[in-house]
Amino acid sequence: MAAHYVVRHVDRADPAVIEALAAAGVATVHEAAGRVGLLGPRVQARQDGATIAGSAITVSCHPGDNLMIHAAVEVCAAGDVLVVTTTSPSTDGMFGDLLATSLAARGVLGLVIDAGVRDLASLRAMGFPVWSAAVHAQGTVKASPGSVNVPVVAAGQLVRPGDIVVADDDGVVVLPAPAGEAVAEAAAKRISNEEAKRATLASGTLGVDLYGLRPLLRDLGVEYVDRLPDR
Ligand SMILES: O=C([O-])CC(=O)C(=O)O
Ligand SMILES: [Mg+2]
Repeated sequence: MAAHYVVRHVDRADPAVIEALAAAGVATVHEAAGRVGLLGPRVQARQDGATIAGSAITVSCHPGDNLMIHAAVEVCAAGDVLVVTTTSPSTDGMFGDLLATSLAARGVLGLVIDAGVRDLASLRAMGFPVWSAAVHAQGTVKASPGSVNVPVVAAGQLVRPGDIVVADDDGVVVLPAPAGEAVAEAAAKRISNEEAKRATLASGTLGVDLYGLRPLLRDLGVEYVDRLPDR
């Protein structure tokens, strides 16, 4: 029989680094990290305007079974983000406002789940943000073993316990905790660089000029004409 574990200890990143990454947001963190770390786009924000960053508590569940989410609550600490996967694809609504209430009581910032959630109106009303692959009222059982705080793959992305998870309206990105500081520095540079670009673009300067793209377009054989030539 396969071994199943609930691992209690997680090495978490420096809260100041996590806070800096939250302020940068998903797109900037993903770019600053070298265009890595994104969960696939099926895991979407289920509310508007929530940004969180925290340490991953990972959960591997049997599809249609939320037993291990219940087991995970106890090992969560304030500032964590629960990341739930199933061992084969499932869209069942294995998480709702009762589990969210339990997690919120421990200071968990939000849920990332490569499966379904339900009770969406209540989750929104209570301000517990979720990123999920589906919204589906389908009920689940508590019957099968799984693991907490083992490496998992969520929407194509490896997530290890203690990874830094950043989630906002654009989706979810994860980073190994030791990479956090360097990525936060690179993100800060990108943010000030983008501020300058934003001001230039707002003044009407074109991207093709700002980025020097005219020679590239020419070299690629892109011709400017007033009308489409007869062929
Ligand atoms: O209880 C469940 O199975 C999931 C749910 O709806 C909740 O957490 O509120
Ligand atoms: Mg419910």
